[in-house]
Amino acid sequence: MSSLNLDDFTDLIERPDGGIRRDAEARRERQIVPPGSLGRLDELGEWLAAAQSAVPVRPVERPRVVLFAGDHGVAGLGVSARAAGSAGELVREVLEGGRPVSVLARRLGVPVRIVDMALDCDPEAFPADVVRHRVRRGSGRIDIEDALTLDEAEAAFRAGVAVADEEADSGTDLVVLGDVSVGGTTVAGVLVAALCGVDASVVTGRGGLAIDDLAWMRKCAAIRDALRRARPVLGDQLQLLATVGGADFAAMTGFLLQSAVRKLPVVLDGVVTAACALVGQRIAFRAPDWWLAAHDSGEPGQAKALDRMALEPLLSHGVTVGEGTGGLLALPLVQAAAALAAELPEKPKESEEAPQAEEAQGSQEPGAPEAPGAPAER
Ligand SMILES: O=C(O)c1ccc[n+]([C@@H]2O[C@H](COP(=O)([O-])O)[C@@H](O)[C@H]2O)c1
Ligand SMILES: Cc1cc2nc[nH]c2cc1C
Repeated sequence: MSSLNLDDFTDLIERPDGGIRRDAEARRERQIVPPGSLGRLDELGEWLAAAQSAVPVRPVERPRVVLFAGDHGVAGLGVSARAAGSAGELVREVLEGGRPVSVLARRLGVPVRIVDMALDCDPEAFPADVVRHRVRRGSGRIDIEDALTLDEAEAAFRAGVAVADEEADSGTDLVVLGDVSVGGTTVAGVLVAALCGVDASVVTGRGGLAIDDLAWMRKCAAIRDALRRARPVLGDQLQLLATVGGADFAAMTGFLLQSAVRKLPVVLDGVVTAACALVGQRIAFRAPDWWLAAHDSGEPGQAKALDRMALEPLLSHGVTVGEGTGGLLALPLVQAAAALAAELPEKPKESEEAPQAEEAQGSQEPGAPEAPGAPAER
């Protein structure tokens, strides 16, 4: 296996096509309702057109939810309202169709793919395609030990790259990225605080099932301790993911970067995907152009990370369950934006010329030639 050079991503990732974006804006100006009157759907349609390199923008027809799953040793500290090592149960429920993301995905007709990177359960419990990429059973307790060895971090990152390639190769045209990770909001808080240079208290939220004040204090202390371990390795993102991340985080970072290489737009869900995106931005500064922040999940670390990437969440509806749920709720808006950009009719030529004729009239002597409505040219 050749050694992984993260710097390569800087060159491999291009910006979405600026010329196409201007074409999309120009097309939008010709449509029957004024640009801006569709609010954020206007910029959303133009962003998607640029990402696809297509005007008119194509409909999003083959979206997919991709969830990376893992347990985190730090959950054993009582920083999560879920039992340490219980992410596998959530994965089983997602697969059985009983989680919120399963319900919405069914309703929207979107397939859900789950990738087990480090669940702390018997791998036999799941289909082979779910566990294929697992690098270990649970990631380490990051307040006192590394989450992963450097080799494991590299294997996990490569798995994420491979999954992005599989999705791009199979014709997926948009990914909603999410996580199933008990203890994940603590890990995400560490990465965001480390990369933004803020204290633990700034990024410590209440997690998946809201924790009480005592648990919040334990979470804050765990983030503070892990931050001490993160600081010496801040300049090396793979080492950072090995030290205070986890296998699911390393995989999502690889997934996000390779999706940008492949020009596959990705909708981010909550604080975990935002933290991975932030690590990805450190590796390749153009990459966030390919990502859309679906919603504000309320975790303070998410807001901090999105702000750093200049990504503005589309929705704010208080969805904190994770698992891609908030991200999936943004999909109908993306599809609406694409449909409006492609299908709203253009203004008829006449009404396009009328304002010009009026302007010309105002600045000219009365009796100037060309009555309104007269053909300006032939
Ligand atoms: O999306 C978020 O920002 C978010 C906020 C709180 C919780 N979650 C989900 O809840 C799980 C982790 O919660 P916790 O409290 O164990 O760190 C994980 O599956 C996340 O996707 C997600
Ligand atoms: C308008 C817009 C700008 C962006 N920049 C990076 N991701 C983005 C997503 C959208 C939708």
